[in-house]
Amino acid sequence: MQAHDLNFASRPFIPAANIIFYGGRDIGFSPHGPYWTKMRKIVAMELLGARRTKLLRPIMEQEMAKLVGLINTKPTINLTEMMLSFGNSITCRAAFGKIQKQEEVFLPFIKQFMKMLGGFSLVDLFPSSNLLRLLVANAAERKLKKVHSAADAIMETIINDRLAKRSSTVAAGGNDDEDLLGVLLNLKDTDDLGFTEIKAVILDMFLAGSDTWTITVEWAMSELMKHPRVMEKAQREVRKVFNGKGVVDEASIDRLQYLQLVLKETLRLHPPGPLAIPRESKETIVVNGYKIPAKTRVFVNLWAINRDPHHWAQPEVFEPERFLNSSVDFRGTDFHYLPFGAGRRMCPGMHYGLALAYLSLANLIYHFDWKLPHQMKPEDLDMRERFGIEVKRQNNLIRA
Ligand code: HEM
Repeated sequence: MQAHDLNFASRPFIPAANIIFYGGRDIGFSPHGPYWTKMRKIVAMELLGARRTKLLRPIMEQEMAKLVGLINTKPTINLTEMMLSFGNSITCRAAFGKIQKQEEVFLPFIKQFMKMLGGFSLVDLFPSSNLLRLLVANAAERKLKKVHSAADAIMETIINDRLAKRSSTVAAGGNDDEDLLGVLLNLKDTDDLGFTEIKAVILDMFLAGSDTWTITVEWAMSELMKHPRVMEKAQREVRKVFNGKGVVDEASIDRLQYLQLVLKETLRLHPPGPLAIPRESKETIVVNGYKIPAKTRVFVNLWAINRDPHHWAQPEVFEPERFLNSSVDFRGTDFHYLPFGAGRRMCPGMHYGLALAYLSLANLIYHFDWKLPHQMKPEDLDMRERFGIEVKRQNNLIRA
């Protein structure tokens, strides 16, 4: 990823992704080239940059207050489900500004796409088998196309509604730039973006931008409950920093230094995308004595890299202090710690995802005390993982 990044900067053809993202018109699955360069620049500058993350702060805080209120009123909560819907609400508001009926109907499609994208396809393993394609792929493809066409119709309605309202906003001297859809429509004329590209990018934001950080918060909560010493230390810090305020807001979040270590260690042990997004080699190349032909699909095992015993002492142990006074960071330059990947295709949503994860985690431990059920030992907490494009907990985290 350091020496050969350019040769591996492309993505392979993945049938499911090809259908979902309108034939590679998004950022995550489009091949390396001028189109990807243009779209990546738009996303990094206009949609996920520091300025936009700042503009999204009120949304994050309002949704967080709702979540805290919900946990307060319910005797039993399924934290996994709750975080998932919290993440989707934030993405929905960031993308469309509001959550109304059609936005609500749109969300279950995202769940289905994620499942279809993450499933191992026999056809991908045996690409030359026409029989397999006939038996397996065609049925799956038909199903996915049906789901995609329904999701597409909803996005069309959302866009058309916005276009109708936009003319009056603009006529009244306003700027329609408060959410991602508004920003993309503003770029439509100057950057030559079509509606297909806008829809593909919005899907990217939903598929890459919700589950990733909510899964991270869930794993962090699991590790904190498994390690009461760490929980106590993190909780003491957050309560000290925010005690005068009564709420956790973005303004002082940077002062939570121990919580930053907790998040770093969580991302080391539980990178939400353990195999990143597959890459493809452009030219034949020899790496460490292995010949990798052109157009080979390559997976980078971030999960294994983050636990490599050559670089990490007691790699399986959750120990946030290992990052104390250490310069090791997730910015893609320390090649033994890569939760966000590295190089040209590295995650452009890192700052946005981290801001949301910090805020959520700080709120959850500031407002509530979390303990294991009576008589349950920390070592008995189920930490098994569920296979998919993202690695979630196998069983939901429930507070009874
Ligand atoms: C904890 C949070 C997150 C983690 C750990 C994470 C991790 C990753 C990883 C490992 C990749 C693949 C990088 C590679 O191929 O080397 C990736 C790509 C990507 N991520 Fe994230 N991500 C997170 C949050 C987000 C958010 C919040 C967004 C958007 C709202 C986002 C958007 C993307 C996009 C668009 C790509 C594809 C980039 C490209 O192909 O050029 N991610 N992410």
